[in-house]
Amino acid sequence: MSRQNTRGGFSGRSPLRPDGYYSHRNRHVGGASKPFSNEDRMSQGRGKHPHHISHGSGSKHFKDKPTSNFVYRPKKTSPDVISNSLEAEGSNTKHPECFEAPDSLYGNYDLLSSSTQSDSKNMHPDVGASKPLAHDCFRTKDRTSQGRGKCSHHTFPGSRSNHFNDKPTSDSVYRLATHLPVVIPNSLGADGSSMKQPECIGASDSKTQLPDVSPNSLEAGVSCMKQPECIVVSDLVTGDVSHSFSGHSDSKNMHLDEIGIQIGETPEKKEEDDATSKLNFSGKLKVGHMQESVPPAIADTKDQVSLEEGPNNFLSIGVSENSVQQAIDKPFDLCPPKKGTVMLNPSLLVTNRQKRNDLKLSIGAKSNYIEAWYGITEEVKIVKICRDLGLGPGGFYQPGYRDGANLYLKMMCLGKNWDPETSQYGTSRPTDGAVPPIIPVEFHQLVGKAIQDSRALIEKISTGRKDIEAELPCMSPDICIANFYSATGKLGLHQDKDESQESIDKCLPVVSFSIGDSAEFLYGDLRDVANAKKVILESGDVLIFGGKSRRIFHGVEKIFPDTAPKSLLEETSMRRGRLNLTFRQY
Ligand SMILES: O=C(O)CCC(=O)C(=O)O
Ligand SMILES: [Fe+2]
Repeated sequence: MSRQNTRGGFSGRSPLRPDGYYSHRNRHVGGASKPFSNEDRMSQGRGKHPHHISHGSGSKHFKDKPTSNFVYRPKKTSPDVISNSLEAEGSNTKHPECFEAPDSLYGNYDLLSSSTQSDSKNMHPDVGASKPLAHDCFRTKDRTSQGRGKCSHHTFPGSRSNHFNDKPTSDSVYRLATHLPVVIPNSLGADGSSMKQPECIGASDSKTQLPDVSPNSLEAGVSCMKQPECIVVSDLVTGDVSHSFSGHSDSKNMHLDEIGIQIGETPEKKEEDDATSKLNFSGKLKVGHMQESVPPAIADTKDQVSLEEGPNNFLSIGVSENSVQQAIDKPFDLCPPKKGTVMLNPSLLVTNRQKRNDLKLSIGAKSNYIEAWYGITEEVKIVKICRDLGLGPGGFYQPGYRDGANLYLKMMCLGKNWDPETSQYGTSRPTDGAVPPIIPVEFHQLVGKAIQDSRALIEKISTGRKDIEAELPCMSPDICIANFYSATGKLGLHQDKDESQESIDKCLPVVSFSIGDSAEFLYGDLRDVANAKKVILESGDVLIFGGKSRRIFHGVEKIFPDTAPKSLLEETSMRRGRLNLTFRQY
């Protein structure tokens, strides 16, 4: 039997320790056999995540529950839509101290220049009320365990979480949507689809520490840059801000069968760069139930060789090859040249898009469609930038471990390198000495916009609440970790906590962009997959977890193949799969 590994990885070789814990070196794929020790810095870092519930989990030591109260999901058809809506609402004048950045940072990029309209009326009904938060930001004493990507679904003695004074909670999740409604909780519960979720749960906590947003925070980025067009989503719930945030998720038990479905699937091996030749694959995708699992044709077997059912019905995936060096030798092309792919004409693209929407509509009783926060134009640019950077020094590679375990994704770090071996950030990549490319200014802009929009939303729905800095601190990213998930990619539950102690203590947000195929994103107070809440992140979605939710456990349970916007694929030749960018401030 093998076990799901850490941060998106799964291992068929994860040793079960005598005490019932798994080595956290077995974090994604092909886990190591090194027994875990409290001194092991690899423990539960980014991507490490055996999906079994721990005994003596660190969380049990929490005095307070961790919160995901600040998982924001701003959405809009395009940045300008938000701008216009904000101007009308006047919300963008609420935080003049935010987003002030050198004009030069804006350069001549136009990612945020498009003009659109915002329809905040379509916000989730649950948005609008606040729920008292129980605790302040975490103050970690042990930065080594349970870091980014390392996400054993159990905790280890001595893990970082053991030292938490507070326990994050997933009671509140904001899901800012504009233009179109987001999925309404309960609308998907009947069929067990993963769309059902606590869309708009919010909370405030007067006890939350006010982050010290110093001018220096702007030096590395523009996350708090001045953007007069910032958004305010009005009429979130027909203008009623008294709605109670829903802290409940009926999706907790969703997809439990999916795990079993995937067990035993052993996709045939394929070449990395032939994915686009199958762009027209029409898998029997069911958003709610991935009955078809991953078609052999699109499986990336570099990441998946052996699947076995692990404890608590979680998967482990063994890897038969250590592709680290191989990947380095052969750059991972996010957008490989097409080989005989039939191009879709615009009208057909529209049709396909509509079909996808219809699929969701058929699932959700309320017929809601999740609108992307940024538009296809931005997505295309992001992909192209990532593709170019990914082919150069420090570009995409197959991260892995000394023992041969591979992460269940391709990765590229910008700004600083995150080393899966040590769960630490550095100036270069140990595997090849490459220095990470800098974070493009366009990305800084988008991050700043996302934070600004989210803050505007918080203020909008949090009448009387002044502590916006505690709710969602400004952040100037100096780290961007780009992950590319193939159809079989995963990322186990983990906490992002390899950033500096100061960053963690200030609860500076992690801003996550999703592009390409949709993904089932798990999050929760604990490393508990079975009880984790779920949200489908689609292309164009932005998810932010900061403030008291900074330490939520989160991960990617699955990728929904063939769900990427066709227009995106058309314009970029992006591989099948999902590109995720997470921005942090060290
Ligand atoms: O892909 C995602 O949505 C999450 C990525 C993540 O959690 C990470 O890179 O630490
Ligand atoms: Fe993460």
